[in-house]
Amino acid sequence: MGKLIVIEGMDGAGKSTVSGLLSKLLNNREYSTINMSSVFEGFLTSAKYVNDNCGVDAHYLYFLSSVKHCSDTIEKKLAHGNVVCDRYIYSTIAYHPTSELSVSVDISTLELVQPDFTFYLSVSDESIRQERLNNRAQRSVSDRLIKTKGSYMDTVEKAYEELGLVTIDCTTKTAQKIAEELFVVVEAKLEKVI
Ligand SMILES: Nc1ncnc2c1ncn2[C@@H]1O[C@H](COP(=O)(O)OP(=O)(O)OP(=O)(O)O)[C@@H](O)[C@H]1O
Ligand SMILES: Cc1cn([C@H]2C[C@H](O)[C@@H](COP(=O)(O)O)O2)c(=O)[nH]c1=O
Repeated sequence: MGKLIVIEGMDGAGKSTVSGLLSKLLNNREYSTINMSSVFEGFLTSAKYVNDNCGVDAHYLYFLSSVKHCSDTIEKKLAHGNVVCDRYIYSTIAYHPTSELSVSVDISTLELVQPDFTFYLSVSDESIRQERLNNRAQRSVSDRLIKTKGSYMDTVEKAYEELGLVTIDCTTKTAQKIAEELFVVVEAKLEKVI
C-alpha cells in the first residue's frame, strides 16, 4: 500500500505546481499526482453549474460527494504506488463555513482514505497571491475573489488555519524550494514502496 500526500491551500497558493515538482522529486514512477478537480470527467462543469444555480448546502454536498469519489480513486491508485493529491476534504471544510450551512454531515461516515502527510501552503501577502492568479488563466469562481478583512476568502483562510495542518509559508520561496522542503519531510518518514 502506497502513501498519500495531500497538498492544501487557497487558490493560487501553488498547490498544483508544488504537487508536480514534489512527485518528480519523489520519483515519477512510484508517484502519481492527482487534482481533486479533475478526478472525474465533468467535475468543473458541474461545480460551476452548482455554484451558479444552487445554494451553499447543495454546493457543500456536491463537493463532499466529489471528495468521496476522489478518495475511492486514490484507494485504487495506492495499491500501485504513492499518491500526491492537490486538494482533499480540508478544502471542502475550509470553503464551506459551518455558519453558512444548514446541513451537517459527519465526515467520518464518508470513510475517506486518510492522508499520511498533509501540507497547507500559505501565502501571507494577498498581493502576491493575486499576482500568481493573474499570471495564469482563471480556473474557478474563487480565483476572482480578493481576500480582505471579513471577506469570504478571509473566512476560508481562517478555517484552514483552524484545521492545524502542517503549514509551509510559500509567500517568497520558489515552488522548487518548497517542493524540496516537503521532499525532505516526506523522505525522512517514508518507507520506500517498490
Ligand atoms: N512559489 C511560487 N512562487 C512564484 N510563483 C508561483 C509559486 N508557486 C506557483 N506559482 C505560480 O503561481 C500560479 C498559481 O500556481 P498554481 O496553479 O500551482 O496554484 P494552485 O494553488 O494550484 O491554484 P488553484 O487552487 O487555483 O488551482 C502559477 O502561474 C504558478 O506558476
Ligand atoms: C474541494 C473544493 C474546492 N472548492 C473550490 C476551490 C477552488 O476555487 C475550486 C477548485 O478548483 P482548483 O483549480 O482545484 O483550485 O473549487 C470548493 O469551493 N469546495 C471544495 O470542497
